[in-house]
Amino acid sequence: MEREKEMRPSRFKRICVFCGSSQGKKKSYQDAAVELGKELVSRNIDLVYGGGSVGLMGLVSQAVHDGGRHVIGVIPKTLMPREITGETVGEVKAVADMHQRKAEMARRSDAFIALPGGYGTLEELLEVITWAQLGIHDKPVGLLNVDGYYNSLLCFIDKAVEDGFISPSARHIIVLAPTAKELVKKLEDYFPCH
Ligand SMILES: CC(C)=CCNc1ncnc2c1ncn2[C@@H]1O[C@H](COP(=O)(O)O)[C@@H](O)[C@H]1O
Repeated sequence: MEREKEMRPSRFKRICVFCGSSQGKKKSYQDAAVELGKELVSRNIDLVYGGGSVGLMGLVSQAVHDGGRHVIGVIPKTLMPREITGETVGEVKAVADMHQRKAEMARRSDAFIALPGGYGTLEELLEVITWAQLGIHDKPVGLLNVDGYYNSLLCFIDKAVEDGFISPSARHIIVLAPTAKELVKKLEDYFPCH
């Protein structure tokens, strides 16, 4: 019983994490990546990510791998040289290009989480939100708003709702929380209603 409680079984087998290939300047971003990795481990969830050991991507994958869960990194052949993305822990799935990578990451996961990141992270996040909006998938999409990093993006999205470019129901596709623990809990409870 005690052991079961400790394991906190999840409805998700694998979660895809999008995050910076840089570490970011605040320690809170790096801590959040490690925290998220540990939270996945505590719920027996495996990781799907973009591969490599650079930036927050390296921190989250190392934490999941260290916790004994399966990690799969999906890397386009052009990014495979170690000097570009570093060493991938766990399994490596080589794909032809960035488009195939995103399709493969999405296909293999039951939910998505974005940590702080740059263009790549934003692009991956917005794509899975768009796909949810179009009904291409019904997997939950979580945004880990560490230290308010995404506040200005969220303001912009509210503006788009206000001005009639995003429907209020589609606004709710994004599941939002400031910590990994709260976010994964919310994703567990989430059912698509848009
Ligand atoms: C030459 C160079 C900048 C290499 C960076 N190396 C990378 N290695 C692995 N995945 C990446 C890389 N750059 C972007 N990505 C993809 O885009 C996201 C990170 O991009 P960004 O740092 O937020 O914008 C990741 O989730 C990943 O799937």
